[in-house]
Parts: sequence; structure tokens; C-alpha cells
Amino acid sequence: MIVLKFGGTSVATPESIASTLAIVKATETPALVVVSALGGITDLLVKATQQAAAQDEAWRESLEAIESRHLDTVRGLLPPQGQPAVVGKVKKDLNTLETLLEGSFLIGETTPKIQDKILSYGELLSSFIIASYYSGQGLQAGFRDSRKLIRTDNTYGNARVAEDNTYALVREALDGSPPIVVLPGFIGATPEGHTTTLGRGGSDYTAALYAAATGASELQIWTDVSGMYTANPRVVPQARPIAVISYEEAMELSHFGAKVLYPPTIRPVLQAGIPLSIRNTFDPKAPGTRIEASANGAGRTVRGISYVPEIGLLSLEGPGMVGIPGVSRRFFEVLSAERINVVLITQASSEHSLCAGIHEKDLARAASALDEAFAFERSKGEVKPVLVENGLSIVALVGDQMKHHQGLSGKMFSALGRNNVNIRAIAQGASERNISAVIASSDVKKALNTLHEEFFEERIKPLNLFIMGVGNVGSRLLAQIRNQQHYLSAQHRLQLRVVGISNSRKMVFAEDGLDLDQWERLLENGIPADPDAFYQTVRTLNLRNALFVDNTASESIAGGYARYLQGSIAVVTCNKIACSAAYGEYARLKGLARTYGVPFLFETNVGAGLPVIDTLKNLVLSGDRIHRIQAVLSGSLNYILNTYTGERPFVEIVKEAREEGYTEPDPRIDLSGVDVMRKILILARESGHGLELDDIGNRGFLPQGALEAPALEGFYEALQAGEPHFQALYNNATRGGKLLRFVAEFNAGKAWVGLEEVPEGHDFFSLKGSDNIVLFYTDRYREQPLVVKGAGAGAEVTASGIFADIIRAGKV
Ligand SMILES: NC(=O)c1ccc[n+]([C@@H]2O[C@H](COP(=O)([O-])OP(=O)(O)OC[C@H]3O[C@@H](n4cnc5c(N)ncnc54)[C@H](O)[C@@H]3O)[C@@H](O)[C@H]2O)c1
Ligand SMILES: N[C@@H](CCO)C(=O)O
Repeated sequence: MIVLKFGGTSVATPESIASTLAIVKATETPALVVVSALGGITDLLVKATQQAAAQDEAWRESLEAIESRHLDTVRGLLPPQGQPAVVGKVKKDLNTLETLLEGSFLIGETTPKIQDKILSYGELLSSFIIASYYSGQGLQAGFRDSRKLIRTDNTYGNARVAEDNTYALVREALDGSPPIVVLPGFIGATPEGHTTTLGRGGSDYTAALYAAATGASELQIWTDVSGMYTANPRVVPQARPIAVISYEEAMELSHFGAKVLYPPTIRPVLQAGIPLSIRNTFDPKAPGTRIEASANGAGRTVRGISYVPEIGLLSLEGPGMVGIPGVSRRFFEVLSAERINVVLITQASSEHSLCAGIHEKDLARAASALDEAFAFERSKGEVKPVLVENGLSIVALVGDQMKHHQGLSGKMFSALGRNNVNIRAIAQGASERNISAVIASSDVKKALNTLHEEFFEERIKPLNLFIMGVGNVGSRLLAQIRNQQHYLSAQHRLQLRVVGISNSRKMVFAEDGLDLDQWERLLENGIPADPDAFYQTVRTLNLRNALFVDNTASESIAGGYARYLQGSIAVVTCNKIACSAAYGEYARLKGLARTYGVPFLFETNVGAGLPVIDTLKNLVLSGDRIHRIQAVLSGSLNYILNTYTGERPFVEIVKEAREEGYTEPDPRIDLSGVDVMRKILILARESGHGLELDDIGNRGFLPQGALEAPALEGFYEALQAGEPHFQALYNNATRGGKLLRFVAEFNAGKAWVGLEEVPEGHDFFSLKGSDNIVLFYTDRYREQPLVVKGAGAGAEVTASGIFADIIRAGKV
């Protein structure tokens, strides 16, 4: 014997009922098929009853809707010649239903007993129609009325089943029945024959009773999802069905949104050791979830993640609670007297406070009852008024095997912490089957996805990027990300999603990631740019593994890093302003990154894509000490000084460097030496020296007045006018066989930058194009420095340096 149960969604339409036929045809026989009312009918029956009891004439419309749903179903399923007999019986039942509703309407009330009778027609009609349909399709199928088989007490609405009595009746009644018997779920009857209903999850319970009574080989619950999922798939799209789960785990997980099963109802089959599976009527090939009395040892430690929304916390606190027996008893007695369900309890061993999580709707009632009960202690200052917090939810890891593994709660809380999810309360019972955390409801989506990723997704980790600045560097970065997306997800399990983009005019967001083939068009059609609104959107979207990338040269954007870091959002930047601002600001940002455990990376601040800062960090981390740094750190100046021979005007070459993307957006920052000052300052700071920009000497080489011009055009004119000055500099150097280099030096705690003539054989002499070079002299590299050399400017190499920082941040 096998028992199949089809829920309301599986029998909602003629098409879905046809799907059940295919499943029943393929199943072994003998089989019992338990069905719910056609989807939506029970709600309509409840509505009609309430309307009738309220003497609202609209009950007739509800009844008409009920009638037409059933008659349409008959017409949709049965051939014309088979319809009259079935329609006749359906109409007869509908007439009785009408009489019952009419009665309620006339008296102006209903009772639980009448309500049960009315509700029973949902299942009675569906099972009869389906049995008729099956037999018309060549199955040897019959119908039995569950009211004759399931014996209950008279607790109408939630009747208790006399199981032994029921089992005997079932065995007797089914003896000699056809291979397939269709039965209504949810209903039973008292010994006197009065109709009753079985309460929440009633049809599952009916099916479990039939399976236990007949000693079935399996109970299959057919629904519209492919089993119990690792998390609610509506919140966590990557959630997947759990293959095998224990009864206890199913109980714990049953809290989660999509209520596939109400586990208490399946107790009879588990007691009888009958396996149960949850299957999808609309995807019958999917294996679904198998629930076993004990699935110990099989599969993972964490079986699923559940959550309970709309939770409030009550905290009772005060010095008068310490060491006084009976406080918690009174606390819970008050809640119990108010019939308030307690969902979660915590008390610290200091005994100074007691905290309970309850459903939000009960919060105000609970608080006033508790305040009243502890009024005396409050008046003496022994306890404080009850603290009430709402807007909370519980997220929980569930798994029988968790108790055998240390480190799971550590992993859970650090994953949540990394993503800025604040934990308000924690509970873990000694069974260790469930670790629960109370968090803000606004964090639930992020928390569930984070935990799912941590415990179930060995596959792909998403990185959610918010990119500010899409000029030379930013646009190259987007192109590189687009080209590399596939490789990263295939080879490194990283899914890069660009969720937000802004330039100084427009910004655009897409939670699932912008299409990088058309980001220009999307941005152009975006909303007006506003860095504060950008930040607010990042916070509102509240995505895990979020990264803010700054490709601007803007001071105000750099001024916003702190708020991102405080929100546990990593910051990657090629903008040098923050790290070369006042030392206090630099140190504050690094401190925030440490405090919030989130990366703050700026490798491209020095040497563009070259690994200069990373090399320096590794030297310092491994205990080396930096004595001296000698470097050429300006790609644009090196390009200009390498290209200038006195033949073409100096200013023309400056403009060329700008067009090549070597200079800052404002080339005066390069030509004045400020860019190089910033870079050597950052290297000095990373070496452990708290220098300020003003401490750095600058032997500039521009003609007088060039930097005083208020606008770029005036600056270019001054360079033009200063051509003889540049020629003289060039000639002086080359006359002695030397070359001009703009160098930077840090030595014994001091730093300076300036133009120098370097002779042949010098490390800087052969430096080509826009190359940079950095020589580190340290404890370990005393005579022969550690050298980093290569292209030190250009949008492409800079973008690749930012990209490397993004990956570094993503792998943390
Ligand atoms: N070019 C290089 O070789 C190189 C190397 C290392 C670092 N960098 C740094 O890269 C950064 C960008 O350089 P670029 O050449 O791409 O500049 P760019 O002028 O081409 O692009 C700057 C981008 O930032 C946007 N922007 C500016 N101010 C903004 C604001 N307040 N709000 C929003 N968006 C704003 C602009 O609209 C533009 O999209 C600079 O900080 C520079 O120091 C460049
Ligand atoms: N403008 C910078 C870009 C790299 O930071 C330079 O010329 O080196």
C-alpha cells in the first residue's frame, strides 16, 4: 500500500488534476489518494459562512463562486456523457451546503459544529469529482467518505482523533476496496456521526493516519514545491531542496515562510517508521525531500536555515533579580496567563537580565502585564520598566549533527558580523539542533543569503560593486569586469555584480547587477547623481559582500569612505586624497577598517597597477623595517621628461600625456609635484611614519607663475611662455650626458620630491615611457634594494590594479 496526498494547489484546476492522474497512473497499487479541497475553496467556504452569520446577502455570491468552480472542474475533466451523474451528485451536495448557509443566515450566527459541516464540503466535493475523473480515465478507482473512517472527539474546528479506533475502522472499511481509493482529507466524524475537521495541516494528518493504519510502504505528500528547501526560496533564490531530513529537523525548519508541511501532523507515520516524501505535482521527476524518523549521519551538519518574522523582544532587568529564585517563574507565568507564546528565551549567567522573544502583535499586552506584575519591585528600584523592542526577526541554523561540530556558531556570527548584521539576542538549546539569532527585520534578507552562502554554497560568492567615477579609469575597469566575469565565476567562484554606477552627473542601480554591455546607456538614462543618495541606496539595498569603488579624484567622495567602512562595506580606491589627507584622517580610516573587519584597499594610489603598497605591507608585516625609499612615482612626468627633447614644445607633450590618460584629471596636480608628494607620503605612512603633506619638501621645476593661473588654459599658456626655461633644463642635463627625472625620496623619517639630473648607470636612467620605479632599502635589503618597476600610469593598468584590489577584498 502507498498513500498519496494532493494539496489544494495540486487540485486547483482541471489541468493540475490531470497532472495528478499521471502521477497516480505511474504509482504502485493498491494506493490511497487523499485530496484537499480545490485550491481557494476552503477560504471561500469560510467567507460564505462569515457572511451568512453576519446576515450579509453576499454569501450567495460566494456560494455561486463555489458552485461554478466545481461545475467548471467537472466539465473540464469529464467527457460529456460522464458528466450528468457527477453533476447531479455535486448539485445535491451544493444544495445541502446552501441549506446550511441559509440556516446560518436566518439565525444570524454560526457554530463551530455548523462551520465544520460547511467546510467539509470542500474536501467531499473535490474527492468525489477526482475519483469520478480517475475511473473515467480507465483507473480502477473508487471513493470513500473519510467521515466513516476517521473517528474524532467533538472539538469542532480542531478535533482530536481516536487513533486506535480509526485504524481499526480503516482496515475494516478498506478491505476489498478497489486498487485506488480516493478520500477527502481534513475531515472526520464523532461517534455520533457529526462532521468534524482536523485543524491546521489537516489533510496531511489524514494521509498520515491512513498510512499508519494500513502499514503503507510510503507516504507521499504532493504539493507545488520540490520539497523542503535549505531556506525560503522566495528570500534566498539559491536555496535548494533538502534530499533527506530527520523529523526533528523538519519540525525546526517548518517555521520558514513557505509552509510545505506542518510536521506535528505527520507523527503517525514517523511513529510507525513509514518513510515520507514531499514531492512536486508540477515537477514529478524531482526527487523532493524524504523525511525519516532519524536521518542522522546523512548529509550536512547544517540542514537548513529558518526564520521567524515579526518578533519583539521583552527585557526585564534590574539588580533585584540577581540570586532571587522565582523571578523567571513569575515572568513566564505572566506571559502564560496572557496566553502569549514565547518563541525564544535568553538569560545571561549574571542573572541581571532576562529576555524573551515573542510575536510582535503580543508585545504591548505583554509589556503592560509584566509592568503591572512587577510594579512593587519597580517602585523599589529593584527592576527597571520592561524594555520593549520591535521590528525584529529570528534567523536560525538547523541540523541534528551540529552538536558534533565546533565552530559552527562562530562561523554563523562572523559571517553575519562581516556583513554588518547586528545581533540582538542569541539562543541555543543544549540539543544544539538550532542556533537562533534575533536581528533587525530589515537585515533578514541579507542575513539569510549570507548564511546560505556560508553553509550551502560551495559554489559562487557574489560581490556587489558600487562604482563611483566612470571616466578614464572607471570605464576601463567596467570593461575589464565585463570581460572577466565568466572566468571569475567559473574558476574562482566569484560572481561580480556591478549594482550601482555613478559619475558626476548621473547614477543608476540594478539589484541583480547592471548589464555591462550597455552601462553607458543605462547611466545616461539614470537619475541625477548625488553621493548622499548613492550611499543611502547602498544601505537600503543592504546587500552582502558589498564594495564601494572610488575612481574619482574628488575630495568629497573621499570624505565619505568612513560611513561605508562603518557599514561594513569594503572600500577600494584609486583616489589618493583620503590617504594623503591629514594623518588623523588616514589613521581613522585604517582604524575603521580594522574595527569593522572590512578591507580598505588603495594599491593604485602609488604606481598604478604595480604592486608597490602590497610589497611594502608584506615587508612591514613580516617584521622588516624600511630605511629608505627612492623612487620615480609619476608616470605622466616620466613620460613628459622622456618625450621632451626641445623639438616639440613642452606644453604639447603635457597635453599628449593627458590624452594618453597618464595625468590626473587636472594635470597641474602632476606638474606641480603634488601627486608625487602624495605618493611618497602614502609610502612613508605605510612604512609606519606619521608624516603630513606639509612635511614633504618639493623642489618644483615649473616656471614662475605657472601655478598661479586660475584655470587650466592659463596654466597651458604659462607653460608655453616658459618654453625657454624647459629647454634650458633639458640642455643642462643632456650636456653632461644626464637625463631629467622627477624623483621622490624617503630617508630616515624625512621625505622630499624634486627634479634631478641622473647620470648613466643610475637606476633611474633607463626608465622608459610612463614607467615608475621604487627602490626599497630595508633591514633585509640593505645593499641591494628590493625593486618594483613597470608602467606606473595609464587607465588600463590602473583599472587592473583596482580590479586586483576588488578580488583581494572579495576573498576576505
Ligand atoms: N590615470 C592613471 O594612471 C591613474 C593611476 C592611479 C590612480 N588614478 C586615479 O584615478 C582617478 C580617476 O582618474 P581618471 O583619469 O579616470 O579621471 P576622469 O576625470 O576621467 O574620471 C573621473 C570620474 O569621476 C567622476 N566624478 C568626479 N567627481 C565626482 C563626484 N563628486 N561624484 C561622482 N562622480 C564624480 C566623473 O564624472 C568621472 O566619471 C583619480 O583619482 C586618479 O588619481 C589614475
Ligand atoms: N597621474 C598619475 C597617475 C598614477 O597615479 C601619474 O602620472 O603617475
